[in-house]
Amino acid sequence: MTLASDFAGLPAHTQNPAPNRDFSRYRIVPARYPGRIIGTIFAGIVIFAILNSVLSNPRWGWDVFAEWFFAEPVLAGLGRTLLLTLLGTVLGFLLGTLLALARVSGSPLLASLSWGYVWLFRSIPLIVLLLILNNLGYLYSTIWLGVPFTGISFGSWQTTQLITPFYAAVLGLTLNAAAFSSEIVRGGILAVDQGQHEAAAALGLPKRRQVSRIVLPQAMRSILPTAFNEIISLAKGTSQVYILALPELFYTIQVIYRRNLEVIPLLMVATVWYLVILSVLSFFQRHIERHYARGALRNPPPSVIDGALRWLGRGRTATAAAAGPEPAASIPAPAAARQQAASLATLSPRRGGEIRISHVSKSYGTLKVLDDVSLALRPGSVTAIIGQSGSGKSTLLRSINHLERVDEGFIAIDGELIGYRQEGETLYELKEKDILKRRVDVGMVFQNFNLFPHLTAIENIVEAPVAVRGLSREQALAEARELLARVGLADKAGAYPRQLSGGQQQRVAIARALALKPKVLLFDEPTSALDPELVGEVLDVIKELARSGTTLVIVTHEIGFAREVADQVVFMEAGRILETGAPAKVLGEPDHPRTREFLAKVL
Ligand SMILES: Nc1ncnc2c1ncn2[C@@H]1O[C@H](COP(=O)(O)OP(=O)(O)OP(=O)(O)O)[C@@H](O)[C@H]1O
Repeated sequence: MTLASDFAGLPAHTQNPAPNRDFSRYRIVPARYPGRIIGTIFAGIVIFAILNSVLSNPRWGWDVFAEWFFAEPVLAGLGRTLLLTLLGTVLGFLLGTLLALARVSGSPLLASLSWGYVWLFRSIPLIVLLLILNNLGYLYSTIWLGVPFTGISFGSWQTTQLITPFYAAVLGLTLNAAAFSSEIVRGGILAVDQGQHEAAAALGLPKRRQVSRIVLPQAMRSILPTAFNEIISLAKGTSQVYILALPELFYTIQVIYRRNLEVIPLLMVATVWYLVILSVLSFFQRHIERHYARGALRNPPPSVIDGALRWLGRGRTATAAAAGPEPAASIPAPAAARQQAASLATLSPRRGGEIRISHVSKSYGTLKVLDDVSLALRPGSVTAIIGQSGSGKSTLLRSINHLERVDEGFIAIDGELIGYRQEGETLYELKEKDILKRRVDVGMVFQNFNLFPHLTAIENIVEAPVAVRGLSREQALAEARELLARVGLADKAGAYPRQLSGGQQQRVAIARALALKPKVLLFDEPTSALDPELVGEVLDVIKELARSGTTLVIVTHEIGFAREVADQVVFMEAGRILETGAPAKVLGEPDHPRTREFLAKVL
């Protein structure tokens, strides 16, 4: 029996399981979960029983509670608790962030000082610290400010007058919070991917901007949940300052119930006020976490307000909310005709730089990764570096913009040494700040794109021109729009990297590198993280760049592409250049047997 004849006796609508029917008119029955319904009813009964017992038992003293809840001394104590929490949080996290940055700074002295601080203040119980600070006047009767051993004095104060119980409390809470928050911030910084640090450095962003715009905003996602735990502990920890007889909320409550002996109702007053504080903090936590989650999720859930508006049927759509802010919306889009006419070539006004690599060597431990490498690249030329995995291609490329420091030899772009300043016969090693400035001439595109996930496509592009080239934001946005149009992504300006395909992300990364108008553009296997069908779109963009006059150096496994666009192909093995020359020669008739062997494997 054939399949057709199997269906022959069935009614017409069952013969074809999905004919062109209009399902929109069908009634939809939501899935039912009896277990959840039973659980909800059970929880409701338990909550009702507890509330009933709490409200009907006169010993809870709700009338006394109502009498004292808004009483003036209680509100004054609450105000002090809030002030102490605020000051402890702000000052503690400020000091904690500085300590965390010192710890990861790479300076052994700063790192040790930071470690020592955290070790000391995490060890001392808060109550002990508060008592020591309150008794500082016994140890030092006056506090003096001046330059030691010179007799220069700016003033001196009585310690007991300067460090009142309130200031002792603020100081104690700050010192204690700083020790814990420093570790929280450090944990967040360590959680940021190494590629993000490298991408920021490769764009030449000043160190401070790297931290404030790239590292800390991303670190915030890991920092916030634990930071709010710390703030909540601090809010409750303020109750320990009762030891200094400072009338904050808990101390005030104690004073009152010792007088009127209504212990439980007054403890409930304190409890409910602490609940209010924590609820407000949780509300802020939710919103701040949402803010720093920008770009972290492909489809972020709508905010409470968005959700409510959508529920009411007049809100923004989920996609619009997910796409996030459209920072360039106010910038007029360039005329479509102009977009068509111009090309990437016209957007790279700076002619290419000449690269000279001279006897460069580099080792990791005992492994020599670059071994006496010398190479000259003409301005505006396109060089493809090929070779087996581990042959040192990426290390050579990264050495060109000083992401790797070479052990021997020199690299120069247009006669200027990378990493050094020449004065006569002396070479002075450049400081990090000066190296970052020179990176403006060298753009880099990474294998894994390394876009900043918390910034939209256009924000990724404008970051460096504003910070490094000093462009106004409006001008940088206009240029970025134009660049996005050139790489075929005019409509993706407001999308976060996670909302883009791999090929689109890499094209944004190319636009980001081009925004600095570099003389030299380095590509580190720009297509190897892409699905085969996305490789073409990225290679097309690079091909167009190859005619722009910018010097391109491309580490690639795409031999066909190298043959098509490169002026020069370099074959590397075990840290050495075995062969270099025109693509037709190196790829067609290689001299070296190892090149022939490699090509036979990959072609
Ligand atoms: N930071 C590092 N510490 C120790 N060894 C390293 C480090 N970076 C690279 N290496 C080693 O140096 C060698 C060269 O690495 P490199 O990344 O330059 O190779 P490659 O030719 O680009 O390889 P691939 O094509 O797989 O990316 C490899 O053996 C690698 O394991």
